[in-house]
Amino acid sequence: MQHPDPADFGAPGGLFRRLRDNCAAEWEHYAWHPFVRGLSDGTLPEDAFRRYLVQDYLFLIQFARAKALAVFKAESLDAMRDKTATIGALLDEMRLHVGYCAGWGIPEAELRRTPEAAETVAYTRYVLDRGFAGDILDLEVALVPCTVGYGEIARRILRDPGRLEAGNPYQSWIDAYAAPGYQALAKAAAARIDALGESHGGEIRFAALAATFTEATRLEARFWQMGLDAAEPGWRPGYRRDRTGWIQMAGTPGRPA
Ligand SMILES: Cc1ncc(C[n+]2csc(CCO)c2C)c(N)n1
Repeated sequence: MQHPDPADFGAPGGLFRRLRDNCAAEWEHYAWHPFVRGLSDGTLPEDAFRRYLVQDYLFLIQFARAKALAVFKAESLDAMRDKTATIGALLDEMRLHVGYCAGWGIPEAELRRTPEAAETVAYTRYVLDRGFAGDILDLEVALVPCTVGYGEIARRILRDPGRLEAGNPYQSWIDAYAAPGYQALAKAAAARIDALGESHGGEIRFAALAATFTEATRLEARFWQMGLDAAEPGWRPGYRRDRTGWIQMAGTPGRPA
């Protein structure tokens, strides 16, 4: 268990923190999943990361559709403008994602021809369904574990005593979400949930919103697990394979096996 983060997301008593605290066990499983710990200590099997990267590209396409739905559902012209700007940024980011995948030896043609995994379909269509059926708050609550979760995950990695700093193959991934620009975006997303909670009846709708938030959080953890399922069975954070089997790496102090 880590110490509280002084730069935590959302206001104390605000809707975002209430939703997160309401599913503390599910949130912990998502935000400190073995996949995340493997990114942090650098031992995540490459096959797991590659599976994740390809599916994440397909995920982002659906995420852009959900943001487009948020423009349609937006509560004000200002919100429509903000959302529209984030769609443009996301579509630009997807070009970076293609370049990043190429760096891992995954060509764009492979991204395009790979079918969506069941976990990708389940998560993205769940979010879209909450948006179709509900209002802007239902949709944003379904989206927020994704945006804020990655911000929190990057911060947890930076504070992890078992983190591999020099020569971590996943450092560029960590840097992307630890960057001030992304941290500000995640912070704004949590603040927006707090504000929509005030303006759109967060209190009286809490049970339904909490069900949506918890389900989206579970589906995020399933997304990590889908990546791990592509790796050779038996891996745990802190372990690498050699000819004789799984061996524990030195330099992961304070981490239970
Ligand atoms: C499964 C999955 N969950 C969350 C994110 C994070 N994320 C989703 S969209 C986006 C751009 C900003 O809105 C970011 C950072 C991801 N990439 N993949």
